[in-house]
Amino acid sequence: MAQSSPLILRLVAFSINAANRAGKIIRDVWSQGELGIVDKGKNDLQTEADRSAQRCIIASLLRQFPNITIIGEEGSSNCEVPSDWLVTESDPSVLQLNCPKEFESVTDKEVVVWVDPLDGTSEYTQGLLEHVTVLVGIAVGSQAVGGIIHQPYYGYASGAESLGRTLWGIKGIGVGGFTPSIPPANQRIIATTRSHSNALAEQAIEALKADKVLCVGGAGHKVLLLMEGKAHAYVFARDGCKRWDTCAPEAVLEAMGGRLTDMRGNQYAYDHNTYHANKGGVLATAKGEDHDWYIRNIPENVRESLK
Ligand SMILES: O=P(O)(O)O[C@H]1[C@H](O)[C@@H](O)[C@H](OP(=O)(O)O)[C@@H](O)[C@H]1O
Ligand SMILES: [Mg+2]
Ligand SMILES: [Mg+2]
Ligand SMILES: [Mg+2]
Repeated sequence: MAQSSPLILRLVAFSINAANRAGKIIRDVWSQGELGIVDKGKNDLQTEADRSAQRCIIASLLRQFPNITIIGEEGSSNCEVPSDWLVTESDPSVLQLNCPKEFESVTDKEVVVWVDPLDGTSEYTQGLLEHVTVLVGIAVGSQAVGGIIHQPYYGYASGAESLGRTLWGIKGIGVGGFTPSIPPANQRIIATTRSHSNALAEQAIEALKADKVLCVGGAGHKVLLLMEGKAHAYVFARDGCKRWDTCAPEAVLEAMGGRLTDMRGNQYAYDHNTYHANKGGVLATAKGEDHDWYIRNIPENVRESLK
């Protein structure tokens, strides 16, 4: 790895390859058919793919960056992994980028990497494979700065021979791995949960008078719909989402001009002392300038209940 590149670029470049490797593990577990499903709580599944993908990403990252803080959804994991899970190379194109001045001298101690090794676990167990993503978010201080969103099953629906793609973004630089699209003008398409709704979450969706509501799985997948111009906003007016669900999507979305906050418009903090639960819900918009409209139109009782 080019040690001369700033840390933030080295982390993103390396995490792109680590997320790709984790995606292959997710496909392998699925095709072997032994999912090893455990329910961690209520409607909160974990599979062998979640566990193995996390071990791959964390063991690989720790070999290269032993002094950073890493927080993974599946808790502390055994870092003894098969040698072919250990990623050693980085994406060379990201290492060549010009780093924004403010991130040039970021040190290990300021960095927290938030890992969601498999986002959309419930959908994975149901065979809704295109809802699955691998999320690696890189925070500096309390700010989400870099993000990697890997889709292990990109191309599955169209029968592509080779599956998967990896999107990334860095604030102040931009995005890569895909071409951003703007959602259609004069329409309001909202993405929301398909499996974790409640009365307040429904009230928020109703108040926004959408032309279309897309009920889909995965926090990463919902933000992807905004990035691809398929939805204008992602609205989830309840608790349940966690920092590892939003760190990477927030960084990529904001690097292309969108916004991700709680339902009151406050940004989540991603430093190592922060809470893990996104208790204020999730509001993400493809065009950041639309964000305030959504906040104003969310009923006050909903906003008040999500403090
Ligand atoms: O990584 P997992 O546990 O699959 O992440 C969850 C999110 O925490 C949860 O918010 C999402 O809920 P909805 O799809 O109901 O919005 C869930 O899909 C998973 O992404
Ligand atoms: Mg989970
Ligand atoms: Mg998740
Ligand atoms: Mg997960």
